[in-house]
Amino acid sequence: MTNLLPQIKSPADMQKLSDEQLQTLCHEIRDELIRVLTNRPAHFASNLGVVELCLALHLSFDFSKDKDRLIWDTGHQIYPQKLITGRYEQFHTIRTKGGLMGFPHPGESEYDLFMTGHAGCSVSTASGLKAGDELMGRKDNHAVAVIGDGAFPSGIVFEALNNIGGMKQNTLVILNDNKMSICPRTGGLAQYFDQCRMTGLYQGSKRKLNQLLNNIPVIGGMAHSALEQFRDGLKAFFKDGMLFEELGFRYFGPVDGHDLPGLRKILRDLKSQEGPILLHVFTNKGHGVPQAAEDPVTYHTPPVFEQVGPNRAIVSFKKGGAKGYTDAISFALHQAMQDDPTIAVMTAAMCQGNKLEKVREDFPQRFYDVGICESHAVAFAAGMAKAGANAVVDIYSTFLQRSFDQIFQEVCLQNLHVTFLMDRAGLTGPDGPTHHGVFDVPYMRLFPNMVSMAPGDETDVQPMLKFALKHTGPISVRYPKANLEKVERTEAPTPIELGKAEVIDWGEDGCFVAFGTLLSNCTAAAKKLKAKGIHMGVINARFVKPLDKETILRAVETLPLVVTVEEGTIEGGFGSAVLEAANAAGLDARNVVRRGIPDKFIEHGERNELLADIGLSVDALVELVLTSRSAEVAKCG
Ligand SMILES: Cc1ncc(C[n+]2csc(CCOP(=O)(O)OP(=O)(O)O)c2C)c(N)n1
Ligand SMILES: CC(=O)[C@@H](O)[C@H](O)COP(=O)(O)O
Ligand SMILES: [Mg+2]
Repeated sequence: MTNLLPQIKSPADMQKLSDEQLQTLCHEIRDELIRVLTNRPAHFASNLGVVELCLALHLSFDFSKDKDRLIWDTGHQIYPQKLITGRYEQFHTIRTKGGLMGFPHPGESEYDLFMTGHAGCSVSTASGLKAGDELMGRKDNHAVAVIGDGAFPSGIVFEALNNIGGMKQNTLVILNDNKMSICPRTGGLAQYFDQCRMTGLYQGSKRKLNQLLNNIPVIGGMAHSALEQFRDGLKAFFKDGMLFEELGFRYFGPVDGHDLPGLRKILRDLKSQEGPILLHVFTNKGHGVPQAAEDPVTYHTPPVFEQVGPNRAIVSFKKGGAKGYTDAISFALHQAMQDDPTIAVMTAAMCQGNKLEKVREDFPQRFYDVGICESHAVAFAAGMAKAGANAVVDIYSTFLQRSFDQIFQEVCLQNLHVTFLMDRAGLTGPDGPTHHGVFDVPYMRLFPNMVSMAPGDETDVQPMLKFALKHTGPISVRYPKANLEKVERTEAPTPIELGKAEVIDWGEDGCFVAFGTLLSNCTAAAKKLKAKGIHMGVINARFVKPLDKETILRAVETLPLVVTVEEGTIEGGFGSAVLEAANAAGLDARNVVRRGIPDKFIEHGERNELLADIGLSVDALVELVLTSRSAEVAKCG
């Protein structure tokens, strides 16, 4: 039964609550998070872990419009903030079309400053906000970035720390250390953070040391430098926080991130400190729900809960859906790795999402989880390729945007054989605009040497991966977060051949040319049109680069209507490639109609709902053909 939470319309309403009531509020927030998961998949364990931290921050600072600034890195742990900043009533709509977003959204609240979902930029934007506020005369504003230990290794975080340390800027960076990324965190920093975990005794002596250091009076230059040497020596001895101290930050902690009164006290103290500060906070991912705390990987975004028992025990999940393209690719990759010992696979902290657990288990020497460091992953893969390995980079389309320059310089310019598996290429559904993978076709087809493919259906997946692994230069395969489908063919599928499309059916009244798995919508639309006496053919393009000019331009030249269909931006996408080729060949391409993602950011919602909205459902494709034909008839008549 919720009591306090509905009364919290803004963080100011929490100020009057006692410690005990705040504790109750934390319970109510956790119950509300469970309620969401009984309806739909959502980010869960990360949100459970930051409840006390979120309350402590909003109780200690004023993050209302143009006051103090708070950025949650990535933004997947924003739910508690939504609940205490006037969005409780709408909370049940989260991650549904037209409802609240599962990430920060400035359109929803003044407390959400940036719409984010990609990791690593919080420290930079918090620092920029601080600099901007100072420039605009709001010198007393505080700037706070909360960043997880998974996001922390991102290169850009160190660019920001370097800059802030150099500027000696008043910025508070809170490292939310729960020992987890989505999967267990990896790398040297993870080991370093572990070193910072100490016994209570050690913490006690460290606290005394900090007090001592801060209380030593500084008299003149000599005394100051002696103090600094003393401080440096002791810090080196105690080790924790040294990395940050060297970068110009004062390191505080580690502190217990579930001790709300303790957090409030330290935040109040830190508020009056000058200069860059790093506060190291320990939290448990999944705190308050036993299974989530024990298995934070599954509970990062768990399936919908079917039954929840007493004490928040998750008794069962609702049955999962069918197999998806990710399953098919990872299965094919695992098979290929059995035959070819030179194949090595890179993931940027998405082992679970990429379904690479079996690869990690069976080929640990050839599996690299480099952390949330997509640019590094690509440059690293380039190095491996140069050394002769068969390097595979398996990254979500949207996150691969981080590697644009490495794809250009380290891979394409060197013409190295790196295979890019671009997962989640297309509309990713409830995650929304930060996660839709809709820009990769233009950026991949930009670079000389790159070969760019998309399977039309399940049948294409394994042969396409085989083809990619045997290729000798940069090559990419894009596929969506969608269930596997097989389109009906009257003849056996043609083998994958560089720059060759597959003609599934050659129409008389026009044809659909699909790049990617919307092929199934095209075949379904063609079937419906056939029932109306209209013969639309279907071509499975397979390649955008090199484009099968022979086949596709023949369609442009000879058919009254050619509809290009893709789950990527219309601007610069597959359809644009067709128009460019037609133009270069001197063809009249006014019969080409392009369907894809229009030039706007697409909101969150179920993939099929979103596809229908933008004219990519089966019915919308049928409608498009019918209207194009009647417009043509009207013109001729
Ligand atoms: C650039 C980028 N790469 C990958 C991801 C996918 N991702 C989202 S949350 C997450 C783990 C983040 O771990 P951490 O920052 O420690 O937060 P926690 O979930 O542990 O609270 C990952 C890998 C992302 N959002 N952005
Ligand atoms: C916050 C984040 O970036 C990930 O948790 C992402 O939402 C995962 O997406 P999938 O659920 O498609 O793996
Ligand atoms: Mg973490």
